[in-house]
Amino acid sequence: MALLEGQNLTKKFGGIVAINDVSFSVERGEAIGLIGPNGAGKSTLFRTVTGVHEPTEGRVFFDDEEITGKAPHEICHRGLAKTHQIVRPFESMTLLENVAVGAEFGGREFDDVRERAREMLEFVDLADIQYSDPGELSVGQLKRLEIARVLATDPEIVLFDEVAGGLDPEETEDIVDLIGDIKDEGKTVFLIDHVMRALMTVSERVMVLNNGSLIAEGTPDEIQNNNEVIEAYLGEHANKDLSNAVSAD
Ligand SMILES: Nc1ncnc2c1ncn2[C@@H]1O[C@H](COP(=O)(O)OP(=O)(O)OP(=O)(O)O)[C@@H](O)[C@H]1O
Repeated sequence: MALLEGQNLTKKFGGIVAINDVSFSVERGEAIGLIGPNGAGKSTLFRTVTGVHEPTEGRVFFDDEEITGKAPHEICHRGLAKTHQIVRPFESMTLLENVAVGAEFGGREFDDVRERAREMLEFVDLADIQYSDPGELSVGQLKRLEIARVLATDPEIVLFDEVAGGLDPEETEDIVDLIGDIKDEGKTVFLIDHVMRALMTVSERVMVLNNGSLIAEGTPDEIQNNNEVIEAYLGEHANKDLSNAVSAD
């Protein structure tokens, strides 16, 4: 059975149908990307899976158990964690303390939470500044701090919500490498990103949402040549086709 599965998920906000009868599955060890024009429902799908929103209809399964309607901390405790699009570290704490909070929050048992936090900072290449404050970090470093906080919870699957957003090309390349390392460690990776080059590099399979519905699924190559996907992006990018959008990022 899939590690993560959504069955016929619908989420409505009043009259807005943010996601509409979406079914998907993510296999253990897979790297899967989720794309779609602005407002397509990507973040809502992630929030529905991680317990921030309860679905209006449908069910979510993780590791053979139903998690529909469970609280976010309980879902995180089970091994499903998500990075935040906007990184908000605790400003009055050092990087080490911030990541230690992640380790505590995950609810897993560690002999030494600070040691666990230190290892995660090493993994994201921030160990040499572990006693700095988050206020001193660049955007790229902040994203890596967020990844360390999430990894400290010891997840089986990591959902990355626009982790490459706002990064320069060098920082983007570093994040792509880091996500590759996370996958090599045996984690399952599920990511949303508008930075197409990063997403297409990392993902083995890509799903496409448009107006709340899943319109395509396939390899990065198949998706970049899928007419329905190109049309969905034409609506957003006026004169650009998807491959231009890819190279523009
Ligand atoms: N909490 C909410 N309350 C009301 N409407 C919402 C809420 N969250 C999302 N929506 C609406 O649901 C739709 C899907 O939004 P969502 O943020 O999931 O799209 P997205 O694909 O992540 O977009 P983007 O790429 O711009 O982040 C939009 O119409 C949005 O305005």
